[in-house]
Amino acid sequence: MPGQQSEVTFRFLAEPTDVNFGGKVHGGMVMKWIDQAGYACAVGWSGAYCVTASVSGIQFVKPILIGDLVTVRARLIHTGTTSMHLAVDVQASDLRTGERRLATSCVMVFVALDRPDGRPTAVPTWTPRNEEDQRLQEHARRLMEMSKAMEAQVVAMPSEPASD
Ligand SMILES: CC(=O)SCCNC(=O)CCNC(=O)[C@H](O)C(C)(C)COP(=O)(O)OP(=O)(O)OC[C@H]1O[C@@H](n2cnc3c(N)ncnc32)[C@H](O)[C@@H]1OP(=O)(O)O
Repeated sequence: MPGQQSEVTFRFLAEPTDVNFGGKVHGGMVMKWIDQAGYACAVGWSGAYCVTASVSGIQFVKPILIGDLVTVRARLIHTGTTSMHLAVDVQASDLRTGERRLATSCVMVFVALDRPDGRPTAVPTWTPRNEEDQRLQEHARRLMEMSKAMEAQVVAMPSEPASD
């Protein structure tokens, strides 16, 4: 039901097909998992089809190895009118030792649409439930300001068409 579930967690094993030539899970695969968990969280909250609008501050802190138990958690930290800001983190656990480490984290913005090729549509408002939520919401607001400044810089960056 929209406006009820503000958090989604995926858990699975890192498989041999996920790794790069050095034997570690490649960044593109981790980004795919992040996008999927974020999408599930945003759709669950809004009850609408959602698109990824931005991914900020992605950090690959520690590698993920084949056989690690991967936990991807996406949680809502701010809602605008049609946008949902999510903190996403990826933890990897060595099942043999129980050692658990933060592998990747980022903040994503999803926008709800009234239909897959439609226009942005309003989402239920999320309200912080405790002090940690309030801190995360502040963080999301600050990131939003920084992203706007960065977006202007990226748009202003000179670029030449790629050569064939
Ligand atoms: C499921 C998938 O992975 S989809 C694949 C990847 N994603 C896409 O293809 C999305 C491509 N982008 C788009 O379609 C459009 O830019 C949209 C739908 C994200 C926004 O459309 P716009 O016409 O700019 O809408 P509008 O200006 O009304 O803004 C709507 C909301 O998006 C937010 N928004 C727009 N661009 C961005 C951005 N780059 N970063 C963060 N938020 C953004 C706005 O702040 C606004 O939020 P609010 O309603 O809470 O205030």
